[in-house]
Amino acid sequence: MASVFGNAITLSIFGQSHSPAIGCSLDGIPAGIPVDADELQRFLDRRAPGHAPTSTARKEADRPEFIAGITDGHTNGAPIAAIIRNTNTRSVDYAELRRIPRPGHADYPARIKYANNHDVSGGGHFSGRLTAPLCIAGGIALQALSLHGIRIVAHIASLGPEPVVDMPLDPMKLNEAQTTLISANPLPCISSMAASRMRSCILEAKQQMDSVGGVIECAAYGVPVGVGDPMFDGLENRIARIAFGIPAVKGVEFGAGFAAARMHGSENNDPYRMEATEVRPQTNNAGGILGGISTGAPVIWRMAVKPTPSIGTPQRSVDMDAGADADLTVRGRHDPCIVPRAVPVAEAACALALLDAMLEDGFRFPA
Ligand SMILES: Cc1cc2nc3c(=O)[nH]c(=O)nc-3n(C[C@H](O)[C@H](O)[C@H](O)COP(=O)(O)O)c2cc1C
Ligand SMILES: C=C(O[C@@H]1CC(C(=O)O)=C[C@@H](OP(=O)(O)O)[C@H]1O)C(=O)O
Repeated sequence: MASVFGNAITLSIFGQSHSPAIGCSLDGIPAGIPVDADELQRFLDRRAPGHAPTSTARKEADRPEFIAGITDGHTNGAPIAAIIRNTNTRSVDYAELRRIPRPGHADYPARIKYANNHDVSGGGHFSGRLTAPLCIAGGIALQALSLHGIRIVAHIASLGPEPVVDMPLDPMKLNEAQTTLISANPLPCISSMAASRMRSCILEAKQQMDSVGGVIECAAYGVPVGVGDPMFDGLENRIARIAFGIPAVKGVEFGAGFAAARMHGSENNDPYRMEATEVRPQTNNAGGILGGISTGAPVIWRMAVKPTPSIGTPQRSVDMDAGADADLTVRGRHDPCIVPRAVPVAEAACALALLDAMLEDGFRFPA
């Protein structure tokens, strides 16, 4: 297994859900970028497990320990390395799953690919827990991008059967009122009414030993025009590559996305106008990206997160040792819904993809 991302940066994520620690190394980050440890911790806290009834009961502090790359509150130019210790593991819950794979989790293909040598406990290296080190790297990337005035915001656009909230993130400019609304809700959603329905929907699924999925919308504001490349290293490619690295993400779309396929060109094209001396797209169906390159409009994208595979309802599976059908009731602690904790993970993924592209394009950090 190799879990590596980036062209100008190299992010490598290591560890398993129940190994002594998980962590990341992050190479290619320039020297002199201030890293505010308190801000980074607040960011990690938004993802950390065990702090809400809508989350898994596994409680982890998710405090990063920096081993290298940061001195006196700034990057020192050396590769960054950090770990988070796993403190609340309960591997007994997983004993049966090596034999009887969970439908929807990676147990079955992993057993075949790694000839049954893989770590099953807590989902091993496939676990959503590995998004904690992704958030360490992403948290540093967010702080680096802020030096160029870039702000990244995500929220829950829909959850389970809850329709898409009728107030999407502002596609044209950072809207501080919206970011306040998002952070005011225990579930990060612009609409407080929708947030409370979403919460009930998760708790209802939890009570029924089931799970729900949803869609996260993410916007990067202040991205300058001209970042990215055509064809294979476009901004869309980079964001999609890292977003699909987030366990349970099954779809990614940009701007109008799949809805663009149902529009006429006259409707979908974003017209231009001069604003003072600047060219400005007047709408943003492109999600701020044309030809893989940023247009100067906000980069807007969404990711579809599937319902958590580990559910308490009995499911049909097979006993791999006996070669026979078997029924499975998954035990242990699981998120009844992954979506709320994946919101900061979307922001982290977006920040890393943007930082990678900007460094490759010669943008200087610090600005
Ligand atoms: C933050 C986060 C938390 C997750 N929590 C769980 C969980 O508690 N139980 C579970 O079965 N899957 C959980 N997952 C999803 C699985 O790790 C994922 O579905 C599995 O590795 C298979 O990968 P795939 O769905 O991308 O194909 C979580 C994912 C994320 C991002
Ligand atoms: C611990 C986290 O999520 C875990 C993700 C996960 C999975 O299969 O993805 C399975 C569960 O692990 P455990 O059985 O050890 O409680 C979750 O708790 C985390 O995100 O930090």
